Amino acid sequence: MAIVPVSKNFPHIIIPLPGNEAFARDLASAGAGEVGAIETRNFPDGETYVRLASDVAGRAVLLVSTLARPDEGFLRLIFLADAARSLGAAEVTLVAPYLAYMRQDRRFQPGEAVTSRSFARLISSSFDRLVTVDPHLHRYPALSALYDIRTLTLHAAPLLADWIAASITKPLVIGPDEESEQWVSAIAARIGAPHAVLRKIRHGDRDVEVALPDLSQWSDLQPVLVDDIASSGNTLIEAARQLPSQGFTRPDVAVVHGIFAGDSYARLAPLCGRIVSTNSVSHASNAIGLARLIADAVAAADTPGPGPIRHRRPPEPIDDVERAGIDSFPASDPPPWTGGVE
Ligand SMILES: O=P(O)(O)OC[C@H]1O[C@H](OP(=O)(O)OP(=O)(O)O)[C@H](O)[C@@H]1O
Repeated sequence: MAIVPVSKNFPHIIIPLPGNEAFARDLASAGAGEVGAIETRNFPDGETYVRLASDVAGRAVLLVSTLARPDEGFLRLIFLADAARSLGAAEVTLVAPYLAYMRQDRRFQPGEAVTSRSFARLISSSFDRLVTVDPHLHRYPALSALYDIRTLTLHAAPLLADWIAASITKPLVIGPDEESEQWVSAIAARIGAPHAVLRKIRHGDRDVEVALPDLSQWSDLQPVLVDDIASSGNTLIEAARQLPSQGFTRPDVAVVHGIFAGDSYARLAPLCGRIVSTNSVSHASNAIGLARLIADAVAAADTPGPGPIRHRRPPEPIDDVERAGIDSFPASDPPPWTGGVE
């Protein structure tokens, strides 16, 4: 089967992993580049076959793959990144609107794997750059503490704030735990609303306890729970269960990453008004698009400098790919994306 030639006039070629086609089209519509294609299937023994069906030689590639349920497609992702590099891509960027493995960021029990570090090491070995939105940075100050490639960390709080301002007349912005203070305070300031933060104690993967401070002064306002991730949903469920005890109506919910594992959405919905999420993870609650945010940030960060595109490390010489004109990216040379928009 022929490789499809692509125009050299677009800045990037955007290649979606399976399930990310709509997001890739949105990125293209937002001006990030043009969409390319892959072919992938499983061999009878379960191993993964991948083929880049677009010509990536000399191109800056954006591989688009949200990383909810990351274990299912991880090898495919790595194989594609390595294939793009070996086929002469000038640069390979992972666009992961949701970044996985950010929560096991330390050894909570003796013997546990610190998967945040391991995952970062694996991604860093195959990609030149990483673009993501609101990674769950709890005990790390920035992605650069984990990833040794260039990273661009974007924030959805302004988009959530704009949705709240457009949809709720008198909102009270509520975060379910101290960690959410950063988002709820930014959102509340942007829309001129009050905010409050609850107290959460996590007992296990699915076992959380949420306590309310005295919020009765705001009981005439419409509560809107804001969080970065809804996974088991139990944080939001516990928060939503508590609010009526202080005279509140059912809360609305706005989350960045709506994973909503298992039956969590069905358990949460009866306790809430509207539930919205960004499209970092494809879900029925998606109401806030991230493609424009990502496309604009990539364009801004890609301000071209003189000379050829520089790699963090030289691509490996595989096959018959010509590599003339591509130089290496010395570790001492500050890369243009360092720190990004952390
Ligand atoms: O839907 P759930 O399964 O309740 O998970 C979502 C919650 O978990 C995360 O915080 P977490 O309690 O894990 O805090 P930490 O990892 O930053 O300690 C996240 O910020 C949400 O509040």
